[in-house]
Amino acid sequence: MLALTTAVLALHGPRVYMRGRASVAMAAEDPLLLRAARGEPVHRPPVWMMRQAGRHMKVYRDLIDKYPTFRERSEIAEVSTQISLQPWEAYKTDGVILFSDILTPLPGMGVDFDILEKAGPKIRTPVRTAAAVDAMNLMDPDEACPFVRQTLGDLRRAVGSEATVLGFIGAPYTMATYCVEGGSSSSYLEIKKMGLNDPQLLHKLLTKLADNLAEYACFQIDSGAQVLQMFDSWAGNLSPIDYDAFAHPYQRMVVSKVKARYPEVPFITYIAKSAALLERMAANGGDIVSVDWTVHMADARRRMGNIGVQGNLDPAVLLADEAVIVERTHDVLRQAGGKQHVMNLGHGIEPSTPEEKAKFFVETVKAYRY
Ligand SMILES: Cc1c2[nH]c(c1CCC(=O)O)Cc1[nH]c(c(CCC(=O)O)c1C)Cc1[nH]c(c(CCC(=O)O)c1C)Cc1[nH]c(c(C)c1CCC(=O)O)C2
Repeated sequence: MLALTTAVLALHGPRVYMRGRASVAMAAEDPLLLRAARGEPVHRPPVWMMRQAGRHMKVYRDLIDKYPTFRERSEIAEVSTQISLQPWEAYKTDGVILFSDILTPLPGMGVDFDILEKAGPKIRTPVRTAAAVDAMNLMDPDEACPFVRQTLGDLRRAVGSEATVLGFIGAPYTMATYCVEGGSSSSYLEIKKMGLNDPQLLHKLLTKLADNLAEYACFQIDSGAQVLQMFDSWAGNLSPIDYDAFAHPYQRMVVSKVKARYPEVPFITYIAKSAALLERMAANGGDIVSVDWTVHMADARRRMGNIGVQGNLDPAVLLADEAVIVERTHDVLRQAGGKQHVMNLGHGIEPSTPEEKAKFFVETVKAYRY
C-alpha cells in the first residue's frame, strides 16, 4: 500500500497530488465509481459485478413466479427498479446497473423479440434480407422504452450519491448477431455468411443499428445514467479483418455520437474473449476498456497505455474459498494500480454463485486501500 502511494507520488509529484486531493474535495457530491471512472484520484477501488442483478439472487428468483417473463421483469418500471436495486441492497455495490437487456430497444426499431426462460433470446423474424433491413426504423426511445426513463430516474433518486447508476447498450455488431442469427449462437455462421457474401447488406444493418443505439444511449444518459457501458460481447469471435470491418467502425460511430453530446460521461466497452483485441478496443474513442479474465491486468495496462480499465476477476473465483477470493482480488487490484480502475468480474456473474461469496468479494474490494 505504502509502495503504491509512493509510486503515485513519484508519478504525479506531490504538488499535482495535492491538487488531485483538492479536486476530490470539490467533487465530493459525485459517487466514487463515477469519480474513479473519470480518472480522478480515489481512496479505494469502486466495485460492481456484470449481470449482478438476476438469477444468482433468491429475491430475484422469487419474483419470477409473480412476473414469469423477462420482458415483464425488465419492462415494468417498478419491477425493473426493484430488481436493479437488489444487489445494491444486499452487497452495497458502488454501481447499480439498469435491469434490462441489450435487446430491449429492438422493438422500437421494428424488430420484435422474446426471451425464453431456457433457450434465451429469440428474434421473431430474423433480419436477413435487404427488405428486412430497409424496414427497420429510427427509434423514438421515449415512445419505445418509457420504462427505461422511469427506472433510471427512480434509481438515481433511490441511491443518491451512495452509488453510480450505469446504463448500457449492445454494440452494433453484437446486436446484429441476434438480429441475423435469430437468437444466441456458438458459431455465428449466418452473420459471417452475410459479411462474406453481401458485406454491403451487413454494413447497412450495422449503420442502422449504430444510429439507433447512439440515440438510445443518449436517451439513457438524459434519463439519469451516469456511466454508459457498451457490450460488444460476441465481437471476440471475429477474425481481425472482420473485426476491423464490422465491429470497430461501428463502435466508434456510437462512441463519437454519444461523446458529441455527452463528452463528460465515462464510456466503457466490453468484449468477451478480447485478449487479442485490447489495442483495438482502446482505440474506439471510449474512456474505459472492460477486460476479461484471460489477460493479466498488468499486461492490459501496458498494452493499452493511458486508458481506464474495468475488471477482470474470473467469475469462477466467486465459487472458491474466501482466502482464494482475497488473494485473486488483491492480485487484480495491485496489477491495475490505483488509477481509473473499476473493479469487476471478467464477464457476468455465474448464476450458481452463492450470494455470501458475492457479498464477500464486494467487501474485500471495499476494504482495500490505495
Ligand atoms: C440470457 C440472455 C438474455 N439476453 C442475452 C442473453 C445471453 C444469451 C446468449 O448467450 O446469447 C443477451 C445479452 N444481454 C446482455 C448481454 C451483454 C452482457 C454479456 O455479455 O453477458 C448479452 C450478450 C446484457 C444484460 N442482460 C441482462 C442485464 C441486466 C443487468 C445486470 O444485472 O447486469 C444485462 C446488462 C439481464 C438479462 N438478460 C437476459 C436474462 C435472462 C437476464 C436476467 C439476468 C440474468 O442474467 O440472470 C436474457
